[in-house]
Amino acid sequence: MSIHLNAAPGQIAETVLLPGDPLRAQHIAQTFFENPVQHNNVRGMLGFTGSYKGQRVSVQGTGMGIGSSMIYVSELITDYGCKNLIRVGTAGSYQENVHVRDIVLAQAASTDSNINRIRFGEKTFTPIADFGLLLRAYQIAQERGFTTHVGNIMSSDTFYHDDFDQYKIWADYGVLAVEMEAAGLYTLAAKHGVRALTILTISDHLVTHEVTTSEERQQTFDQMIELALDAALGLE
Ligand SMILES: O=P(O)(O)O[C@H]1O[C@H](CO)[C@@H](O)[C@H]1O
Ligand SMILES: O=c1cc[nH]c(=O)[nH]1
Repeated sequence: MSIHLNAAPGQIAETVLLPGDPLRAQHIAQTFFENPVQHNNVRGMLGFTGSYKGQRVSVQGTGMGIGSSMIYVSELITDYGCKNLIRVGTAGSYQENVHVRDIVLAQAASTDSNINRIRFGEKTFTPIADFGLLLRAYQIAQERGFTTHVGNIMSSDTFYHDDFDQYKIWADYGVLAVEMEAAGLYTLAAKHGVRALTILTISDHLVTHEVTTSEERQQTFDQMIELALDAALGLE
């Protein structure tokens, strides 16, 4: 047990998928896991452990934002020994050529959060993905014909900005899309020497204002989950 997870010691697998939404965690477990068992219900932040193609795997909701997600990621690593952490989430596109339903593999995560100012002061730490996991996910996505973009993303502390157009400074520097957790995940993974990757499905578009329907989000989201699960197969 940890402060925010009531799983028994050893009940969570070394590989954990991390959606923001706890109900998506339930959907993932019910759809993809064999013999799923709920390992957490504290605060309704559902988590499940089962197996996928013979390998033990868990899924844990993290809530929205760096603050909430870092609580779960910290406890998964330090209290449960988790070693392969794969965020699976939605994102808003910053670039015309990154379309809704496309997949983004977050090679690095820029942020407007203070998390690394607290750690590093005025120096700049760059939160990056595990290269091995990134490469596996990219190769599988290519084999499956998914439209996939690899690059820098933005982990924002704010969903509703006073100035909508503030995103353009990031877009001008090639940042692909915005979400709200990856920079915290990558920072903790670096600190503890574990693997982390963020895989995103574009759910809406800041340039064209296109949005996906809930049915489309479900279908493309499921493709991303299978990609994440297959990328983690065989990892120690
Ligand atoms: O779909 P999830 O994983 O929740 O991710 C995105 O969606 C939420 C905002 O709507 C934020 O958590 C953002 O990162
Ligand atoms: O954080 C997020 C997630 C999806 N879409 C956005 O615009 N922002």
